[in-house]
Amino acid sequence: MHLLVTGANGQLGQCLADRLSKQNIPHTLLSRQDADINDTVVLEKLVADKCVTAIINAAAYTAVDKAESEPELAKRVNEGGPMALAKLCSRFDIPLLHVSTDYVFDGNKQTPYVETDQTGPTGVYGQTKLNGEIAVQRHCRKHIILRTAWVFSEYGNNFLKTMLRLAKERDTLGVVGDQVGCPTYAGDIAEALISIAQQLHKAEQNKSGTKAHYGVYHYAGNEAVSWYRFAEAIFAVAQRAGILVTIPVLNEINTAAYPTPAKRPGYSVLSSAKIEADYNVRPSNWRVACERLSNGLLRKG
Ligand SMILES: NC(=O)C1=CN([C@@H]2O[C@H](COP(=O)(O)OP(=O)(O)OC[C@H]3O[C@@H](n4cnc5c(N)ncnc54)[C@H](OP(=O)(O)O)[C@@H]3O)[C@@H](O)[C@H]2O)C=CC1
Ligand SMILES: Cc1cn([C@H]2C[C@H](O)[C@@H](COP(=O)(O)OP(=O)(O)O[C@H]3O[C@@H](C)C(=O)[C@@H](O)[C@H]3O)O2)c(=O)[nH]c1=O
Repeated sequence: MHLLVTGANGQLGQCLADRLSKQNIPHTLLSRQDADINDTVVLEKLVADKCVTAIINAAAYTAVDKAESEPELAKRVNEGGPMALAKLCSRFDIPLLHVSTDYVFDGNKQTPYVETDQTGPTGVYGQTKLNGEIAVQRHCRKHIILRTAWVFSEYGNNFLKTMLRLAKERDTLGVVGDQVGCPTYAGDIAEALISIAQQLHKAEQNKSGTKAHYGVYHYAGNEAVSWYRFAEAIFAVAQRAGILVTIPVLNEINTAAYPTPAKRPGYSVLSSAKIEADYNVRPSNWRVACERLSNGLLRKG
């Protein structure tokens, strides 16, 4: 097995890199500086030279609000990139594990979204991610599209790190309470992807008892909360761990009181039941991950 990971400098990419190294799984990491995911010549040579057995695409344009004013760039990365990778994987007959988002949904449901639910993005980011999914489905039969949500980690930019930074700068914070979703630790997503890649590899080699299931999967946190409740949990854990001495007064506000260029879904809770059934992968326990980060990796930062 040899995995090619794109988006290696992103938060998911770095969590993948940590775990692949730790588990001694042969892999090649590709950051934007190494190659653009649209650069098929470079990618094709790499896949051939390294005998890559699957690609994990963790590269994306993830600036939700900025995407509203940069739709062409978002489209190039989130649609063009996955399409190029899907065609490449198809040519080499290897699986593509592509990561997508809860923002492909409109948020009008009131029970957890399953994989067959109607999509309906509310902004440019979600629309380009949905178009990326469609391109992957169209051009590569051996695909896993893993939709995840509200990703946080010790790396990069994410809501947890924003809250910890703002807590040091402000006495009062307003956070929206009418958008509900499932926080997901990037390290858990990385482990889920690696496990799926391993199971697919075994199935490809016809090892008994392992079946290759391709298609769309949801993978997210085990407990749904609003951003407000997520912030509350982050502050509580950070204070217990001694990262924050004082915490700001946290006010629950509604979406109208926090205007943003992109409209976000009001409810984007994902059901992780299908991935658990097909791949025996448990949803992310985000509270435990917050605790571990606060007591370990975030102390360094
Ligand atoms: N963050 C979140 O809350 C969520 C993320 N997701 C999805 O999870 C996946 C991983 O997200 P996350 O790790 O948070 O994202 P990040 O923004 O942290 O990382 C994305 C990486 O992609 C790289 N990249 C951007 N454009 C290109 C390009 N044209 N060619 C090659 N690399 C490129 C970026 O490079 P550079 O570092 O140089 O900018 C960056 O390192 C994405 O598919 C995202 O849509 C889904 C749900 C929630
Ligand atoms: C910083 C801040 C944000 N908010 C709100 C704005 C928004 O509605 C919500 C989340 O804000 P952020 O901009 O950090 O998160 P956002 O960029 O919307 O996060 C999304 O990223 C993409 C990549 C995804 O795929 C999604 O799953 C999701 O994780 O919190 C407040 O209410 N108060 C604040 O002080």
